[in-house]
Amino acid sequence: MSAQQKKLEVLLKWFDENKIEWDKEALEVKEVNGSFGVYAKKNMKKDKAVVKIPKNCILSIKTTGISNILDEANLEGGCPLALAVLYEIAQKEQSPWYGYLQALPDQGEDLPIFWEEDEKDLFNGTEMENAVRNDLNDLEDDYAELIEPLLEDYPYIFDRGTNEDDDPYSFDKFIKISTLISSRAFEVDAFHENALVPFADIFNHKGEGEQVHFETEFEVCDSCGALEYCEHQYLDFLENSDEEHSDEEEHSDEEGEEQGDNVEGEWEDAEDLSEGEEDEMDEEMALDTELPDLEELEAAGVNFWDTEEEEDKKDTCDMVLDRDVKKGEEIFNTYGDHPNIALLSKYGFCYDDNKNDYVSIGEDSIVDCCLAITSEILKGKMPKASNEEVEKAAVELTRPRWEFFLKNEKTLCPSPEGEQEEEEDDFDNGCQEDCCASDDEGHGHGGHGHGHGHGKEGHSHGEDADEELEHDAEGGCCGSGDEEEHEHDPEGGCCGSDDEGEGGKGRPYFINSEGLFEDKLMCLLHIMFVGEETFAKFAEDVENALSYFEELSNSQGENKTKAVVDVKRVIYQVCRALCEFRRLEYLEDGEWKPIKQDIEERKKVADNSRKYYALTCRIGEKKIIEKAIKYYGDLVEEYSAPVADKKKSVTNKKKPVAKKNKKQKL
Ligand SMILES: C[S@@+](CC[C@H](N)C(=O)[O-])C[C@H]1O[C@@H](n2cnc3c(N)ncnc32)[C@H](O)[C@@H]1O
Repeated sequence: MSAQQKKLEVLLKWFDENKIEWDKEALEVKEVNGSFGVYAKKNMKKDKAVVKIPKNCILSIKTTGISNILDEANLEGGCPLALAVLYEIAQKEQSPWYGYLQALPDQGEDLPIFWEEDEKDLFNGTEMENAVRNDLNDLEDDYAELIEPLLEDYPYIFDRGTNEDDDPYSFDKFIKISTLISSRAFEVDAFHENALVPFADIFNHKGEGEQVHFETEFEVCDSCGALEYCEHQYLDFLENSDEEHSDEEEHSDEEGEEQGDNVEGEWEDAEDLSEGEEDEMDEEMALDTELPDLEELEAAGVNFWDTEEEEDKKDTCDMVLDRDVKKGEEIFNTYGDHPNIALLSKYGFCYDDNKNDYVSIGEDSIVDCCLAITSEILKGKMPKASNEEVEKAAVELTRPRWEFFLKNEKTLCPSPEGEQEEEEDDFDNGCQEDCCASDDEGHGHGGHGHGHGHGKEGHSHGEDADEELEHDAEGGCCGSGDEEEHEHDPEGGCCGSDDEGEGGKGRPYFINSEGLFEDKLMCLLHIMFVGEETFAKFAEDVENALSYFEELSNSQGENKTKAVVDVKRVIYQVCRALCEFRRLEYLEDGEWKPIKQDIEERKKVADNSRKYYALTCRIGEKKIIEKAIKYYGDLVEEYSAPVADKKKSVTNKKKPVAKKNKKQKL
């Protein structure tokens, strides 16, 4: 029997001892190439809960033997769970989770933060380049600032052994465990938070068409984990009603004073009470506070009587089938809609043609490109002007437009409901967060919620805009924008936001896996290149801009005046130029290596090796760049044809449409 098989045997026994319910006739936990996965032993129907894990056997900051220390320390992020796991591992057979912990991968997950520098160089030019350099520093800081002080405070709890190798709490071990938390933990509930959930964490990931999902009751008491009414809710209720009470009293005191009541007099009377009377009154007051009126409790939403709802609540974490499953199939969970850069950073793997992939374009490139194209246009209109004068005019023309966009961005491009939080928490800025110690939300796997709000959403490029492109060479728009908040870039960049992306490229905008620019960027480009009159209307009232974009998105390419075609041609030129500029970052020794060559090179290395994954990331992004260059290049050509031919050529051409279209189609 292999070492992995032995581990599996111990693990399965541990599941039984800990009352994890699963149908052994229906499921099999198998080891394939050193890694575990869950397989169907028979056909099964959708909605079946195939595994039920009692919450008392999950490993969380509340269930660990050092929960009191962690409670007191009140650490943020993934560190407390990492310390809890290290502590439990150090207890060996004494830990209630011994059988579970012994089956975790010994070396943790091989995340890119552990790669050698020359291996990290494989990411040069890709979205991963910055992410891979930040994470280890973050972990070092966490360890030094959060973990080490605790280890020192409780030397009798955390036995560090006699040397580094013996030390169960060394930095080396901490980062390994952090990778396991990053790749396995689930956001369980308000009490346990991010935790290791045995058995649930054996299901591997599938990007689409997963068969199972994680289900549990999140809304529990955050002090004790109770599903039902508990003393903490009761105390909370009292506290709140006390506050309300004292607010009311304060209010009535004020009223009393205002009305000239003799409030003091009343207290004087109370002071006159005999001891017995005082006790009686105290008791009455105590009863009043300790046993609030039931009607009041019910009005506050406390549910004493309706047991139906309570019965539905479960104190288990369940793995529930999303679809019918066939005998022999591996049963996959999904860890979320992650691009390859997130999958590789948090789970140590990635795959081809990931539809969540994206390529970002820095704001600075966009500013430069808009200025360059605006200068080109102005040169034609200012033949006698020097280059300097033209550049100055371009800055003056561009600046108020950029400012208008920044000021009105939320109105013009609102995030779909519920996406805001995700956007802030994801890989927008090149994964600058601590991937291995996150406590963010998730899709089932709650420890790792790197959804991506950008790039994956496309737009179908409506073909219309009833507006002219007439940049005013004299810079007629200047001064119409709101100049309060944004500074001019001395290099001629227009008031970039202060939200600098990694590597000083400014805030990123995204190209999705189909090679389409996100709507926000298309909106910005329209603002940059619509005619002077149109922009003046935008500046007058943002509603005018909203109507413009709505019309643009609704017209579906039916209305094609010369002016519209001119605006679009310029915009598509900018898009193509931006892609070409971004493409330069993927050059190796000054050359663009064809994707085919990357694929051949990948065939020479072991599947799932570091180089294999780095090349997979690279190939995915290069495909996006190629698609985008082709797409916008074709559009430039189409929109460069004489206007008379336009209707035919534009309407006949079938364009790729991103699956999830946002409202605006530009
Ligand atoms: C939650 S665990 C899944 C169980 C894991 N296979 C085991 O042996 O314990 C997540 C890890 O499994 C591996 N994994 C999951 N899905 C995968 C996939 N589709 N391709 C490659 N590796 C995968 C990765 O190493 C990932 O970090």
